[in-house]
Amino acid sequence: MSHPASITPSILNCDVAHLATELERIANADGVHVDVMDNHFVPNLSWGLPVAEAVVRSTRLPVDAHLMIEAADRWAPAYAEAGCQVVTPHVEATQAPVRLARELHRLGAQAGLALRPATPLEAVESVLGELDLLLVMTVEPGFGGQQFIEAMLPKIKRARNLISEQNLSVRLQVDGGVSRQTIERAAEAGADTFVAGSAVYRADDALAEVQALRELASAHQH
Ligand SMILES: O=C(CO)[C@H](O)[C@H](O)COP(=O)(O)O
Ligand SMILES: [Co+2]
Repeated sequence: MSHPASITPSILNCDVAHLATELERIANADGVHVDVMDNHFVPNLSWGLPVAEAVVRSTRLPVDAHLMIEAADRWAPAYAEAGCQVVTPHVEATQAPVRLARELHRLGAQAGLALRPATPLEAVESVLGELDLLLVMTVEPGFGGQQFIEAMLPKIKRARNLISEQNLSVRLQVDGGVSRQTIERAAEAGADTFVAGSAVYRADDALAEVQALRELASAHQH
């Protein structure tokens, strides 16, 4: 069974000079998605722990930290300590995903795990039971504003089947190119948690966009 559709806007391309105001624009969202990039795991540098801490302090919404960084085992626990509700390192960047998930739980956070588009689901199959959230990337990680990779839809379906077969309640998140044009197909395929950056922040009325995305997703969930 899917969870009710959650919309977690990415602040990657918001106006960081006005962080508090930008967070108010999405006050009706289900969470805030903070993209951490280190210019090694991905060819881009965004921000790290101090900004994640500032976001946690500046919103009542739960914060999910998407860690596009190497040495995830070394750095991810600090994001749990900073008050992020969900911490999502990449499976390609952790040497010990189970130990890391357990460490995140011990620190009071939920444990996520993300897959690049080219990484097969087999990479997480045996550790799904340790997770609260699985993130199937629908763009190559590194930049906002990219086009949704349609070829990820069968992977989302298979991920949903794996979660059901193992009788788990892991959230299935999609991230990258999610908009009114793509969210229905992602929901249909089995995603229940939707990151949308440019679709939300480029809208004149971000609150209305969040609500529209949630309604479209809910209408297409199984
Ligand atoms: O992880 C990410 C990029 O690596 C971002 O979360 C994602 O790109 C969101 O932006 P958009 O909705 O504009 O694609
Ligand atoms: Co992201």
